[in-house]
Amino acid sequence: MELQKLIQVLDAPVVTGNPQAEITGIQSDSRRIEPGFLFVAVRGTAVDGHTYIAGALEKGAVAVVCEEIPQGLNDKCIFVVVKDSAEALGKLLSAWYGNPSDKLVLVGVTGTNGKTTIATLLYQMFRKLGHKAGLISTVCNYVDGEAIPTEHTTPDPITLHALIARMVEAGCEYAFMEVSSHSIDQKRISGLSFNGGIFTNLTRDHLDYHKTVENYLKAKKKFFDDLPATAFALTNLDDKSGMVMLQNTAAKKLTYSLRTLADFKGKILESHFDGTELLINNREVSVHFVGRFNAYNLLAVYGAAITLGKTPEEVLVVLSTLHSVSGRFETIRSPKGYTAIVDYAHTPDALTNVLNGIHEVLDGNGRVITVVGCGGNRDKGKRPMMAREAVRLSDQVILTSDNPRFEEPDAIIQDMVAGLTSADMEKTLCITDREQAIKAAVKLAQKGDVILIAGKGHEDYQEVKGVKHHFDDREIVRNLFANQQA
Ligand SMILES: CC(=O)N[C@H]1[C@@H](OP(=O)(O)OP(=O)(O)OC[C@H]2O[C@@H](n3ccc(=O)[nH]c3=O)[C@H](O)[C@@H]2O)O[C@H](CO)[C@@H](O)[C@@H]1O[C@H](C)C(=O)N[C@@H](C)C(=O)N[C@H](CCC(=O)O)C(=O)O
Ligand SMILES: Nc1ncnc2c1ncn2[C@@H]1O[C@H](COP(=O)(O)OP(=O)(O)OP(=O)(O)O)[C@@H](O)[C@H]1O
Ligand SMILES: N[C@H](CCC[C@H](N)C(=O)O)C(=O)O
Ligand SMILES: [Mg+2]
Repeated sequence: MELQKLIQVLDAPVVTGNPQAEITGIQSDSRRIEPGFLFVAVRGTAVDGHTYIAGALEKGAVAVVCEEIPQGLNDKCIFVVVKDSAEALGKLLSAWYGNPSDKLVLVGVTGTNGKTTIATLLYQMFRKLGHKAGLISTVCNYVDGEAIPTEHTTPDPITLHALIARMVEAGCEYAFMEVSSHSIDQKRISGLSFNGGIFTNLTRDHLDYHKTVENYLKAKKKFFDDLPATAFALTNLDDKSGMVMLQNTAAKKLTYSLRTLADFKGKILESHFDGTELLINNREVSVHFVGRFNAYNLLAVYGAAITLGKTPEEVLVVLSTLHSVSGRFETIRSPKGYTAIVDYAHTPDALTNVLNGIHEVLDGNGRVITVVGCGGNRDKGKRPMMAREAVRLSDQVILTSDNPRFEEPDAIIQDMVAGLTSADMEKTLCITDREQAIKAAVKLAQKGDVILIAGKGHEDYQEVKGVKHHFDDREIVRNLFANQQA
């Protein structure tokens, strides 16, 4: 594609050299430049892409988009100077692929917890309703039926635009995606045109990155601020940040709630371990999901589907057939009559919600044994809070390792222990080896009890010092249960 044509999408770019050059690809990583490419120099969190411009030119880049031309390189190639390279990158990629996000209905889901669940259920629902659809999520990306493994909740812009282009090529009419706060802050979603945005909730997470809750909130809000008037913005009225998200949006404002009057109003009629009876806008539905937090997720799914033009009847029929998302409240029954639940709760709020969900069903019958750890190189402030919540809502707690990354597992456990009193410690064990911790929980459990294994959900690895070792909570539980007799 001709550079001249490509850069038409940018706001007031200043160009040096002749922009009639042909571009063979766009790349923001100098290591991946091929001859004829356009290099976009982005200021990152670790390094500044501007320092790699010379390297990109050596590898054959013919043009560079940047915020500042490095000294001495002025005449070495065509420079396109912009105010914000990260924003420019997304716009250029969208133009490169022929604006694929304009060719399907794109809905983004943001918030601290519930993104994967809502995006995945919407994807499953629209496929069940006979449409081709795509999914971009923490667990896995999908181009209709084709699974594409992922490392991120919201991929980098190059992967993201290529993925949406593939969805369009495959005939997808809808795409549902998780929009993480990191991706909003880093403008990974620039150049995408959204038809709708959904807000779940905002509680503590990622303060290692955003530093303050206020910055974290601002990042989430920016997603709604940037939605066009043609889109819808569906928010959780029961979350204290719910309405804040919609303050400055041009999109059509819609709400869901379990407490007050809203566009999509729900009520829990009855809950048990196999599911919940719900009332949604005065219609009864039986679902295979447990916990109040999942009632919120289902309300959001219902609200989005109705807003996208589906009828209440067809949406409720499909809703009643959907099952829990991989690693989210996944129940495994022991022949001995107790239940293990593997869940991705990795924030204090998620842990509280999952444990409350378990208590709603147990209703005082049976004990709760919780196995939980916290990830390394992530928000340290949540560690003592998670330990406290686990102890407050469990009969027995085993603190263990999650993904230690580059930290010492025992030091992370000590950060968790710091949140506990000596009375709390009486019902707490620390077993660093996660497999041994799960084994200990299984030994302690008796008929009617619940073992909650929290933090890793669908993850099939444990990340230690940059290496991912195979590790799957569910596999360990299933193997232990397979050797049991009733
Ligand atoms: C802290 C963080 O979010 N970092 C993300 C960020 O990288 P960065 O800003 O650190 O990039 P950088 O290393 O500083 O490099 C800056 C620029 O120089 C370029 N470069 C760099 C080196 C070189 O030799 N040549 C070169 O051109 C890079 O390609 C980049 O364009 O942008 C990259 C591309 O988009 C991401 O892959 C990377 O994710 C890192 C690996 C990460 O772990 N991120 C996590 C925290 C994350 O994003 N998580 C969220 C939410 C999780 C959840 O709650 O679900 C997610 O969306 O996954
Ligand atoms: N609506 C909700 N409110 C509070 N907690 C929830 C909600 N939905 C799910 N959870 C809890 O949070 C965990 C993660 O859920 P999910 O994967 O759907 O969230 P997410 O927002 O995608 O998380 P991530 O930021 O890691 O991508 C679940 O395992 C459950 O414990
Ligand atoms: N995707 C999130 C959740 C991580 C879950 C937990 N298992 C951990 O490793 O901290 C993150 O990267 O912060
Ligand atoms: Mg997710």
